[in-house]
Amino acid sequence: MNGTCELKKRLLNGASNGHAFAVENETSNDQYYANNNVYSYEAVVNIAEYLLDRVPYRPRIGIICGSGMGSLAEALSNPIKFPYEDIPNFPVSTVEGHAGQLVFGRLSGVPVMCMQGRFHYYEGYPLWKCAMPVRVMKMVGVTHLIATNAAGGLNKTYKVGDIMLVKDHINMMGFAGNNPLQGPNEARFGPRFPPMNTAYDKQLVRKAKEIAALEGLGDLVHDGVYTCLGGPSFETVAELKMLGMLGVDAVGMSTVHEVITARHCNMSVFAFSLITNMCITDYDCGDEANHCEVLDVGKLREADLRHFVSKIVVHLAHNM
Ligand SMILES: O=P(O)(O)O[C@H]1O[C@H](CO)[C@@H](O)[C@H]1O
Ligand code: HPA
Repeated sequence: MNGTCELKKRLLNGASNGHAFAVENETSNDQYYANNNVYSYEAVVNIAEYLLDRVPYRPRIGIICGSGMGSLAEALSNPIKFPYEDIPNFPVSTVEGHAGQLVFGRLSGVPVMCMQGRFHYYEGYPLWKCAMPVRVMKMVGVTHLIATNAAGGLNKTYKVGDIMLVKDHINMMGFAGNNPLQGPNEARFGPRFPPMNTAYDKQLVRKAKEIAALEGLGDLVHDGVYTCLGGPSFETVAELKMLGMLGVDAVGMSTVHEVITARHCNMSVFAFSLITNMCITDYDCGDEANHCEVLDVGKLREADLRHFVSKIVVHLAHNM
């Protein structure tokens, strides 16, 4: 462990990619953090320090692997792996298809940090806890987040195996007052009221479409609106019909809380959904959504997704 000055320098560097936020509410928040078992700024810093002490570089790109998409992390060269249970104060993954480790390494030569396994609300974690690793990424020095997920396709023009670039989301859980930024604002991460109308980097969505076309994946790629429900039950026909009327193109149980947390601390966000199943909006259809199918489609698209993500990572590395 290096001295305190070095620690501050590293953390300031890590947090200096965005606005210089005023340090406010520092002490008044402490009581809330203690009473509610919330991660304080310092607790996130400690986790970042644990990682920085063991990784000889600072990736600027963070990747979150969706269900069945953990093989993205397996494409990294010279991986340095941190099982979640070994990282002090880290939650653990409980869902099949989420290995449960942070992996640092190089993707096509570019240093990245991957969450091979994310946290979902239905696992019993509050949203702030599900999204806490995004803040760790920020403290490590990540400026660009790539969030991937498996989702049900609601847009009838989609097919299983397609890729939907997320251009916007509907924060359904937020409508019910559940948001990862709930509680006192930690101004060292970001502002009390962060805007979300520019949540997804528009230019990157455009570029990703170009990349997909160049790489022969153009026919698979759409852009659309994602929504996250609490899960773990899949949706009823009536719920899906309602979501369709609201303009949702793909339905999942993740990502939105991560994106909100990333935008709060001024990270640039790119996200996509692998359409692993088509949402059932017909009462006469005997099929049922299931997690095995979700994992199987992830496996089927493994090579394409690795290729696609590595091209995006290279593009980002040349344009940050
Ligand atoms: O969003 P990810 O983690 O990719 O996983 C999706 O797949 C699972 C359901 O099969 C849910 O967890 C849903 O959110
Ligand atoms: N609904 C919700 N989450 C999902 C689905 C779905 O159909 N597919 C994969 N994750």
